[in-house]
Amino acid sequence: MIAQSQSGTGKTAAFVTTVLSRVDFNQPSTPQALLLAPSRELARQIQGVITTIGQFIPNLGVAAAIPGAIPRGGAVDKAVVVGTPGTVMDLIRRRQFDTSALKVLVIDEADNMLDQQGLGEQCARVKTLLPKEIQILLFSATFPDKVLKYATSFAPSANIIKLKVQELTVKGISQMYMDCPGEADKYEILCKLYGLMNIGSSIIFVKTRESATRIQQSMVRDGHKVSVLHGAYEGSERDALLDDFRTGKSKVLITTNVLARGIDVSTVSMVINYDIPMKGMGDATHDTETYLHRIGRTGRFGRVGVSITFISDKKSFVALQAIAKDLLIDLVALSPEDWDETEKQVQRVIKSSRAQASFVPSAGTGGHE
Ligand SMILES: Nc1ncnc2c1ncn2[C@@H]1O[C@H](COP(=O)(O)OP(=O)(O)OP(=O)(O)O)[C@@H](O)[C@H]1O
Repeated sequence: MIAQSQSGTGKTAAFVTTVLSRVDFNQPSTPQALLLAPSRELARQIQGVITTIGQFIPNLGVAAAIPGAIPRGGAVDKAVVVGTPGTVMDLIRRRQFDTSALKVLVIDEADNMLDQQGLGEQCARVKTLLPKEIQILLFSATFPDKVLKYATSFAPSANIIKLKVQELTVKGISQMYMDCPGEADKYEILCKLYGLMNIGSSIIFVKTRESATRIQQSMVRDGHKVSVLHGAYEGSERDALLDDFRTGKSKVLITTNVLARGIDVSTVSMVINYDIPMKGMGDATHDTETYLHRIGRTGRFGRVGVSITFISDKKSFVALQAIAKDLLIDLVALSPEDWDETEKQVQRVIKSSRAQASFVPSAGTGGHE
């Protein structure tokens, strides 16, 4: 199956219930289902959902195949395995993970997992080491045409559930942009935004690890309480940072694309694209998919949220226009010159109730093609 549904609409529960229905729990130490995700954070999150949904299943064991979780020489001896492709690959190669009894392969964020260099190769290689008759489930909120074509050869004769372009955006997320005079003004505008407003939890996306750390350090120096998470941190540190954010111990998280996809923290009411997402050699083109996944960290399962994308020059302005065109949307303009109005616009959304979101997922609002 290849399945597409908007961010925050509950794809995890859909594939987890499928997985759990396929596993024979009389063989609790034989790996029977493998779920792949692009980041350790998402793999851990999915592991948590499996444990929650399967809490009444006796003998349910879920192994996390992420860096550092399974010691060298140790066997993967749980019925359900969820991990990142590189680590899964290593475990299979070192004969710690016997894949011969696997019945289901789930790839979450499948367009990213199959397309991206590195990840795509690893997923393809993992597949060659699995039983030929394995059932394949590919899930994502986005499936660009090019990847969908490849996905259909990765999962031949799959049932396909696909969204129309105009259904891609979640209506509960109010999409805005801030027209900053220049790159150098972005930091001050960011601080002003946080200084003025009382926002629940929020995520700030930047382009590089270095700028994430730099902005975090400056904000802390300027009296804001902000955490930073990116790929340069050790696994256990990353786990602790995200756990603190989930529990509300920290409320502002600066990060890179590593957390753009899948992460589900229902209290996030604002997402800031400090740097607009770009892709390709030298960041030549706008990245509509990443934009959609980033803003989808708010407005989860019928909640409301705000996304604010900073633009500061012609390139970022053109990129945002192109994203808006791809998604057939209009964005609300915010001005750094009129903070009263900006505050009003943002607070109006954040303070509005869940019921006011015009997209509330339910059995009847599939909106699929
Ligand atoms: N039937 C349900 N009733 C209430 N809440 C639900 C239901 N199904 C899922 N949820 C909640 O909805 C939230 C979003 O689910 P999930 O993380 O699976 O979204 P997703 O579709 O995978 O999004 P993304 O594309 O961003 O990964 C989760 O907090 C989950 O617990």
